[in-house]
Amino acid sequence: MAESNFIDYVKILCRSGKGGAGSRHFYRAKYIPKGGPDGGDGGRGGHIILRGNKNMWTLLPLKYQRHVFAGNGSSGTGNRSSGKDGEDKTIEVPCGTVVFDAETGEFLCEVTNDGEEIKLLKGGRGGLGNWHFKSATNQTPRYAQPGEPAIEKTIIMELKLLADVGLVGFPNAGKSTLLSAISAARPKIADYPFTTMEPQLGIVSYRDNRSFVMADIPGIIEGASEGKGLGLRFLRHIERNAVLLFMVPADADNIREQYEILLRELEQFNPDLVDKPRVLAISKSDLLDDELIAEMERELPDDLPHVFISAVSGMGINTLKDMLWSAINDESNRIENATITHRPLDGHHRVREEDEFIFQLPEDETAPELEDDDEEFDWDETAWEYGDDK
Ligand SMILES: Nc1nc2c(ncn2[C@@H]2O[C@H](COP(=O)(O)OP(=O)(O)OP(=O)(O)O)[C@@H](O)[C@H]2O)c(=O)[nH]1
Ligand SMILES: [Mg+2]
Repeated sequence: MAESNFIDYVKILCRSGKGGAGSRHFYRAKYIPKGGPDGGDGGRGGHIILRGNKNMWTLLPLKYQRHVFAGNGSSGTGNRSSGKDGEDKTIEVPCGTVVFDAETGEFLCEVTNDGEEIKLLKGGRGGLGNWHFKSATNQTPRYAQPGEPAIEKTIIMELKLLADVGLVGFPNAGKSTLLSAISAARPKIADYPFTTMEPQLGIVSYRDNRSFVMADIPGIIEGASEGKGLGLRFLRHIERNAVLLFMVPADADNIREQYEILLRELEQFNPDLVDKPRVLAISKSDLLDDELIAEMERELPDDLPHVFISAVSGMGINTLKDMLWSAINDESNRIENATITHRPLDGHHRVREEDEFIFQLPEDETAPELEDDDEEFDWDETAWEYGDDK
């Protein structure tokens, strides 16, 4: 199978830097053999930061990134010199990236806007040098704090496409054919189900140099909410779409029934999806004559805007674009109002076996172990009152 350039799912091991140790140094100079404690503080460990980047469209650049480690803070030294902070590591991600804890499935954060920065893992604080611990009863503290440990977490990042229109239909309905007819996208088209294995985006140009983005997602079948077919894993891409374009082919036995099955599957995945504006396109209408169209028209629900189209003959395509454009721009359907629900591990966020395979480390590439200082230490928060907790 040709490798897809649409990467909507990556798994990365992240580790912040540990804090540098505080120094237990005593001032020494000629004629001052017993100077006071002057050990400086350790530097802070580097953070792992996520930053939204509107020029990124997929998680592809992160596909081969197995791990991201921030730098450790350096130890403090004499003369109250603080150690250097560890280097922060920033991971650039496309807007609409959702981050989960790979082990627990817990939702961690979502990067929505360009330039938005989220501190995913905080670097360990540097330990305080011994001069902080000088007191009336202890003039020569031989004690300094170690740095705070690093934090390690394996994360899963998923991308929610920010398309205006999401295509919903059974396999073979003609979704990809439509996208390739009205945009520059060239998804694979074939006369068998599940041709589309990965979501595809296309920019559809509209009148007066306007445009909107349409997402073609793999076909949905009855029982998808129970994991049949490709399941509903891809439906998360349409959670944000302003408008859902349902597609049922003209040669279906019962168009209305097929439409209702699709709707039910969507509702089971996320009830909010049913509140989105919908348009129904009856595809492959070049197979029908006018008489048949009039007959079928009578059987369709009145409350649902629908149009008979053919990606092959061009029939109904302009009407469809008009309908989509007005639904997208209907003030009451603004994307800001769209609710995004984060469901924890309940099926479609669970790592699939196939994905696990893709993201396994190659044999010769193993991540270095997280060092363990084995240092028993009571992390007394008050001790940092002097410290610089950035
Ligand atoms: N006659 C006719 N055939 C069409 C039309 N649109 C698509 N087809 C045919 O229907 C078949 C399926 O088309 P696709 O675009 O691959 O369907 P899909 O909905 O993307 O299918 P999956 O990716 O499997 O979900 C192909 O053989 C197309 O040539 C149309 O407007 N008229
Ligand atoms: Mg397809």
